[in-house]
Amino acid sequence: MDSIFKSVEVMAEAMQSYDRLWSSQTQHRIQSEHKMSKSLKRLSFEKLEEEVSPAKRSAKWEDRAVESGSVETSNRMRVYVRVRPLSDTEESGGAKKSIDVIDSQLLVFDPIELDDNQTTDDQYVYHGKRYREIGRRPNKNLQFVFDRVFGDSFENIQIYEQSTKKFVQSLLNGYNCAVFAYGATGSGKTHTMLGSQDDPGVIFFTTMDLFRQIEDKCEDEKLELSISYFEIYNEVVFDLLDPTSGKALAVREDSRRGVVVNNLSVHQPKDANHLLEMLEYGNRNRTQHPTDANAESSRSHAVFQISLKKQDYSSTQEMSIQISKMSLIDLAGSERASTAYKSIRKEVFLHSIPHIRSKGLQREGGNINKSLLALGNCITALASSDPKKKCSYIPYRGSKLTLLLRDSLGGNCQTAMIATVSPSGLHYEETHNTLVYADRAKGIQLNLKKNQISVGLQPRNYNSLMESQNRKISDLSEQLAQLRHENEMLRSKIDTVPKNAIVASNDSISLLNVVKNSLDLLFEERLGLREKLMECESNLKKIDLRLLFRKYDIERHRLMASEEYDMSSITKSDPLQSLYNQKLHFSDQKSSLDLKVEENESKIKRIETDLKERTGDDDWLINRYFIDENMKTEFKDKSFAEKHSIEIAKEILSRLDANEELMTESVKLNRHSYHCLNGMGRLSEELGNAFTSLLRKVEGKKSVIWKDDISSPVISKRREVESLFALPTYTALPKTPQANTSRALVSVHDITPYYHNNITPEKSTPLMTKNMNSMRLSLNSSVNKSNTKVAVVSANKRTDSDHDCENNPLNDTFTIGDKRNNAMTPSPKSKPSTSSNRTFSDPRNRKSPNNNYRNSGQKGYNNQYREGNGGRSPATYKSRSPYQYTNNRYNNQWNRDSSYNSYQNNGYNSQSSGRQYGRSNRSDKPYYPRFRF
Ligand SMILES: Nc1ncnc2c1ncn2[C@@H]1O[C@H](COP(=O)(O)OP(=O)(O)OP(=O)(O)O)[C@@H](O)[C@H]1O
Repeated sequence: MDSIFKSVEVMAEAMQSYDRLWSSQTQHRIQSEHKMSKSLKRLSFEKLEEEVSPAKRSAKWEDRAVESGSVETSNRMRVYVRVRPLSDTEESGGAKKSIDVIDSQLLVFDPIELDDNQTTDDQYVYHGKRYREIGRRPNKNLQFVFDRVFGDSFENIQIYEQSTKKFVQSLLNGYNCAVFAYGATGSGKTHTMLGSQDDPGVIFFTTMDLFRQIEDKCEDEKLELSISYFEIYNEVVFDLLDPTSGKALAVREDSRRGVVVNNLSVHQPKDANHLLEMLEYGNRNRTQHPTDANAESSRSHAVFQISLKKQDYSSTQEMSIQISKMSLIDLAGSERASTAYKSIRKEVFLHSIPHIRSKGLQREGGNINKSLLALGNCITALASSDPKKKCSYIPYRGSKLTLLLRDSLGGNCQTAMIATVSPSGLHYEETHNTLVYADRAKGIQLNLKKNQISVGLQPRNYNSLMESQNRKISDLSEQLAQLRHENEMLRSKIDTVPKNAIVASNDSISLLNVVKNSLDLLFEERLGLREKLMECESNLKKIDLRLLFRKYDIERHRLMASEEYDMSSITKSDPLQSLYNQKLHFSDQKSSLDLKVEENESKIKRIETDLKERTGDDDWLINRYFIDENMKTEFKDKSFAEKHSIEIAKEILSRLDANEELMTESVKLNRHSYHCLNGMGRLSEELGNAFTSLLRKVEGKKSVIWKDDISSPVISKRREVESLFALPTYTALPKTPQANTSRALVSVHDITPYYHNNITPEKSTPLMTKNMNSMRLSLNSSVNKSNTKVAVVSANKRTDSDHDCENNPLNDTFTIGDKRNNAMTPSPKSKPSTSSNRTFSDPRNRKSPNNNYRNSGQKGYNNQYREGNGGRSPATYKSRSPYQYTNNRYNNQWNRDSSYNSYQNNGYNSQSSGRQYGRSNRSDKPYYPRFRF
């Protein structure tokens, strides 16, 4: 029985909860149906969908596009509406709400409210029929769609994130931007733009964001930020950051910079806090008076401007400068003078405030209205004008405000308007006017373009660039000194460990792995650094090539125009100037990379020396490891050198094309002149001979040039060009240690005491041990196969032209032995072993590809550069490798090695591609690709 009672109780409980659920659901459904029907009736959605949806859809699409980054900028003015919460006075006044925010883009002004009889405010029911109340204003029930509607629950930070944040990135990308708050007095413009200490506004968040982005900028960029802050009060411009002058500033139109305020103070804040202090200071200087609607009403239009200058050095072609400006504007209240000054007039009357003051206040209101009316006129004209027709007249000159906002409104500026409104019916007219204004502004089309110019640096800017570079260098030097100190400390620790403390133990392999890991990291770093360095060198070579071409152009110009090229007339757009600047930039970059490479090499060298001190010089495994790593480096360097050669060749080929065109034109002109003169019988014998010689050359007849005739312009020109193929870093490869193949057994020494002190053992893992063992096994097997002999090759260099002239069948000129049989310059064929003597003893031959750059720094263009650089050498191309050895030796040594053979099989044969882009196997000099010059 008990169990039956219990189950009945449970059933009853279940039924009760089911009932409760059902009734709450029904209630909920009834409520939502009621709400639905109410809002459906109120909004007459069918019509609304027809009218509003296309605009809404397009606005949404644009939002999505901007978010996804597919559209960088919108060419339409963005309009946002912010509805502030009711103030205490408005709430206690009990006036009806004039705004209903429907969703994030739609609001209804003066909505129709239905009462219980389902009639609107202006209707009444009589005998079951609806009648309009005569004398009652019908509800406007106007629907407005904007880019975003912010209801009264939105905070300033949210407004910033959804309206202005994207402009910060645009500013950094070189676009002008403007955000202005428009609305009736007391509607929340100042609250939105400036905010307060506890609730900062859009300007605060913008500046903070901007500084954050500036801090994150990359190394190749230089950003300069400056600000100014002014107000337009009574049609007069005052500097808010320099109020002591008390001067009214003139507004002037500049053909280059647009509309500018004369003598406006410009400040460069140190950091975000400094900037905010300035902003606060400016705000304190702003003109404010109490009005009916706002106890702290701003009676002026305040314009806060941030200018950003961005210099980008990342391109090898040219330096780009972007100058962009962001204006954040808090307009004065847009209201009727009668509304704002009602109580002030009363005060004037009661307290006998001097007549002149009351006049001043009236004039203030009049001027605010004048400028806002002018703004309205501009908005109307812009919204109705066709952006494609440039001639439509916009009355910007109607007021100072519109003149200053000219760029922001219809020009090259991304602009957003934040229209602020009060939801209270007390401000019915002002709110309606604001919404109509804002709605019109939506139609304004903007004309956006990036404010970027590509220029070279002016000499006067060298100082600032030098300063920043010097700062970087001193930072790096400090870091270097610190690292050196740390190294010294570590070394002293190492030295305390007895060298004979090496005893075999189980830990040895894993510890060796730890060392290997550190070395792996260092070698990886070396690969990256060398690549960067070679890229830098490659850029410098390309610049040298362009400078050389430019030199030829200038020479041609001199020959053609019979006048000297005026170097003093070089402008910033002259390619020569731009090339110098790039050279300066890359030279500095190279110096800092040189230091890093040197540091990395010395670290590797130190570990290598320490290891060898403890394991002996002939430890095959360790030697082998270093050889492999060096080989990897060389392989990568080789690939880069090849890429560089191709790029240089491309530049030369494009020059060749241009020369070809020029030649054809010249030949035509010569022929014409020759026939004219000949026809007239005025051809002199000298001219006739010159023409015949030219004809021979055109026909391709070859003339003889002695190969050691270094005074020959053909040889010297060729050398100049050839030297650009070689990269200094590539030609000074690190030394690969020799593998001792005579040792059959691989011994692993215990280095426990030393490494226990210095490296954390946790880093070693069984996997690493396994790797090390497998590496050892594979190397062992390759040792058995190989029979390495080290070939000793002279480290001395031959001159570049020797080899090239002997082998290049495409040359226009033949190079024949030593014309004068000079003892200092013997033929390499007859005396190969002394070729080095010739190279180093003959002063004419000292200009090898590697020191070519350094030598050329003594005169000509480089002299100019040195002057600009304060006499500093542009780049010290001396080899920084701690191991001085020759590449050829390396090749010979590894030619027989099995793993090197695999490279050969993959098409990197030292005889084929190695000879093409790297070095010849026969001598130590670089071998260059053959091209017709
Ligand atoms: N979104 C909001 N949330 C809370 N308070 C607000 C908001 N907007 C405005 N207020 C308050 O309303 C009052 C008037 O605002 P504010 O001074 O920003 O108006 P305004 O449009 O700048 O007026 P004026 O043109 O006269 O300078 C201030 O006390 C402000 O704190």
